[in-house]
Amino acid sequence: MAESTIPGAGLGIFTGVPRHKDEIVWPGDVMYPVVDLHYHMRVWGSRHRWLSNPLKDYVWFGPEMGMQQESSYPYVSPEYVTAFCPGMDAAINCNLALLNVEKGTPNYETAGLHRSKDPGAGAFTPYHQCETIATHDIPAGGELFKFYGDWWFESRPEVFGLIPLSEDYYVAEELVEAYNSLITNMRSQVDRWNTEMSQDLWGLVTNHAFPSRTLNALPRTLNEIETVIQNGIRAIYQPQATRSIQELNEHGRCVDQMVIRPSTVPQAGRGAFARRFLPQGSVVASTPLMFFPNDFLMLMYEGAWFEKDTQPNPNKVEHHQIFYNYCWNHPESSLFLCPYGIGVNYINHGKNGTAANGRLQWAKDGEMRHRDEVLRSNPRKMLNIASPRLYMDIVATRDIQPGEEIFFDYGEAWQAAWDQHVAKFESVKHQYSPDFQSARDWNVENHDAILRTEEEQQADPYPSHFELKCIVKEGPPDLVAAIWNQENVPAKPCRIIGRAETENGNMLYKIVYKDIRTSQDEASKQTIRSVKQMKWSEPKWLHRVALRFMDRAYTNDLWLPHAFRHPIGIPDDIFPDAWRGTFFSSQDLMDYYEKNSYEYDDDD
Ligand SMILES: C[S@@+](CC[C@H](N)C(=O)[O-])C[C@H]1O[C@@H](n2cnc3c(N)ncnc32)[C@H](O)[C@@H]1O
Repeated sequence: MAESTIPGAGLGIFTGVPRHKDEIVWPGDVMYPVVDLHYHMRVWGSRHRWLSNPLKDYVWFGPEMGMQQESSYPYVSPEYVTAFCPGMDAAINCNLALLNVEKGTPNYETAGLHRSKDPGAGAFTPYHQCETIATHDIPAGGELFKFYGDWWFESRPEVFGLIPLSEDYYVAEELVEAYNSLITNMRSQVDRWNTEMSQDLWGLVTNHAFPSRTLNALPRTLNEIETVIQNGIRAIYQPQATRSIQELNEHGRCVDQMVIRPSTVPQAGRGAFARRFLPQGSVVASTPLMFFPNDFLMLMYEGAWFEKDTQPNPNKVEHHQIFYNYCWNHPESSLFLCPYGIGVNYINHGKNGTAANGRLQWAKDGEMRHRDEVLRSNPRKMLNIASPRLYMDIVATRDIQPGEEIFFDYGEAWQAAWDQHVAKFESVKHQYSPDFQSARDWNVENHDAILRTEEEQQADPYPSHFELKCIVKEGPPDLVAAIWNQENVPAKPCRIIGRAETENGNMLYKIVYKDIRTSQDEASKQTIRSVKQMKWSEPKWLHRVALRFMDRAYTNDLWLPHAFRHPIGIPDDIFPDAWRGTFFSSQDLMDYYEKNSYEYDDDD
């Protein structure tokens, strides 16, 4: 990680070794479902004025990350379930000329914990391992770039002006190819064709009177044209996006010191382990920090979570978003800092003096864009600053051997909260049957089991947390099966009203479904009311493979009422004195909210 090659883009990620197309560059960080943010944000303003999502630069449309079952209305506004991606994904910039990596979708995995016996169930995100994969060869020292979408640039004209969009580089490359064949042809026909004439001809193209994005993507000199002809248009931009290894070593941070595996700590889920020998005093991991005035984004209030037809109760916090467990704070202030360094969010708690082999330390002033000045200033000044330029290192407190798990101390308050949680769990665990099985797990074991019709279910119902979904698509079973593995599974709610066996022994199901739109674009056009009023379709026959159960919203381990939630403590000796005593009040947040909200109707 080092200063990006894009001016004004902050930090960026570089590769220290050459990467090849299709190589996995990083096996992936955690991902958090941010659920019903706008429902819970209603406590901060009117129902029809929504907070502009402060996480917006770091989130993806949740259903495309496999999170559609996290909200009751995943397809009403892309904001109802978003996938917040810290780590590599949050740190990679976008340079449309040199897109070279893309992200995969996360794995869903609960580390084998069961709600009837494990106090750690629901305490960490099940979504993780969201791979970063090279889409092109990348030279050593090259910055990584992924596609944010052309709209990201088009919607910020004051910052980016007429910068070329992804398509413009293809068109520019085609123009150069057309120009090259023209020149080759001319050379063969005109006796004394010379460089000046080539230059003039190219000038006719580039000195066009009307500015355009494509024009801005074109090479300027004959040398550059030659490079494009030989190696493609990326070759003329690559040098500006490459830093020397020496420069990266001197001014950047190595962020691949850790590998991710199941933790050695029972109940903790996954952990981060040393990839190589890490001597005492060296930087094990490091992270830029997002800044929030308090935990307002993480609070989930008592209310009609499922129906969303009444206002949440501002006086009763019922739960916390899972990313609360991954953010840092200090008892003498309401501030929250959320780390998004590579792998950092996997590091578990170990007490100082025993398990801890790392400690938190602010980066030096000027390093990694960190500014000491921020630590000395009043946090009120930072309210409207998205990126406050805070950077933290995790430094080895002793030699760490390859394969050892990395720990830092989350603080006494965290330890006390965890101990209390474990003790209390003994008195609540009897509420859960050891036979409880998520719909996800059930599907794996019962993928070809005969499903009961609605009539049969009256005598023998499925568990109440199961919700039947269908892929309503004509085509052979293989094609339908493949659709379940897509990023955005277009599954619709459905009911089984009949069943019949065909002559060749296949089982077909007669179903009705609700034709909810499932793409991001279409989702924003649906309202809760329109989805609620939607009629069931005419009956249709589907193969077994088109039907699956999903876990009903708010029934997976994350939403167990007692699931552990506690932020990580910032050590007292590094917490800035200037921040002590800063607590943002509701009124502060209402003011903040007024400045950062927009009109929106989700129900009309
Ligand atoms: C920052 S995350 C660490 C990564 C997490 N293990 C994962 O799999 O995503 C913090 C959460 O990990 C778990 N955890 C970390 N250290 C733990 C410990 N010593 N004992 C039990 N749980 C721990 C808790 O659920 C905690 O809320």
